[in-house]
Amino acid sequence: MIQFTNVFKRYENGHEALQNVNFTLQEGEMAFLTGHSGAGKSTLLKLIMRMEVATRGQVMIDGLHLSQLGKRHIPFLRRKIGVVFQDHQLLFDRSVYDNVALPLIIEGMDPKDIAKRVRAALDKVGLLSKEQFTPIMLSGGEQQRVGIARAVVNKPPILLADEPTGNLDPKLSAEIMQLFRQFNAVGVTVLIASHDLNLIGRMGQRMLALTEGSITHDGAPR
Ligand SMILES: Nc1ncnc2c1ncn2[C@@H]1O[C@H](COP(=O)(O)OP(=O)(O)OP(=O)(O)O)[C@@H](O)[C@H]1O
Repeated sequence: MIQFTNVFKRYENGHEALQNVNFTLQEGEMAFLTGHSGAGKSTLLKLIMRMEVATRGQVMIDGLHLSQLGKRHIPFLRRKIGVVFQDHQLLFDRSVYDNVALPLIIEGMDPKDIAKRVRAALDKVGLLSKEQFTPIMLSGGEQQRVGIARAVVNKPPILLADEPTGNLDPKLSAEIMQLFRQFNAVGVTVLIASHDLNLIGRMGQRMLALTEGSITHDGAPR
């Protein structure tokens, strides 16, 4: 589903953020991506979303060679990928419902289908009763759940998260991780960047570790 082959990424200022990265994440697999600050975690996620392009090597996502992907095909790739950010990037002047509906409105989906999809997504994250709240009325953990509902509302086969629990305490972090596990259990391929090694250890999933842009561990958590 996600395949990196000899991938290098050098930014325009000459900084080599990724060096010879090789790994494959099979369809339906779940893994964590860890490493020190500046190790290249966000860069790797950006290559998957085609927000950045590899300088050398090949990134393949669900059969698409990203280096050969024309600009007009990028939206097609992005629809396959749900993304959760640390700061969840919600619109604070809109309801929970509107925030989750946004990707479907952008896609031009029929409003009747939108309502069904939004409620199904909110139900999965346990927030159905709060659809008319604005994010400001929610706790940090609940806000992150809205971010997750928005990421999965169009049923992408891939879910990426960049430090999704960075602002949460250990108990809430564990709950959010259980949600990712539930999506993975129904077949979604999940890759989560995090530097919380305790949490990763408790999850017991495959761990990829980056050190200065190179993969230095791929396997059970250390
Ligand atoms: N657009 C850019 N131009 C130049 N250098 C960049 C750019 N984006 C990132 N970098 C550099 O590339 C390296 C990897 O950055 P990246 O954001 O991928 O690391 P990270 O592992 O996600 O770090 P953190 O945990 O702090 O978010 C860093 O040294 C960073 O300064």
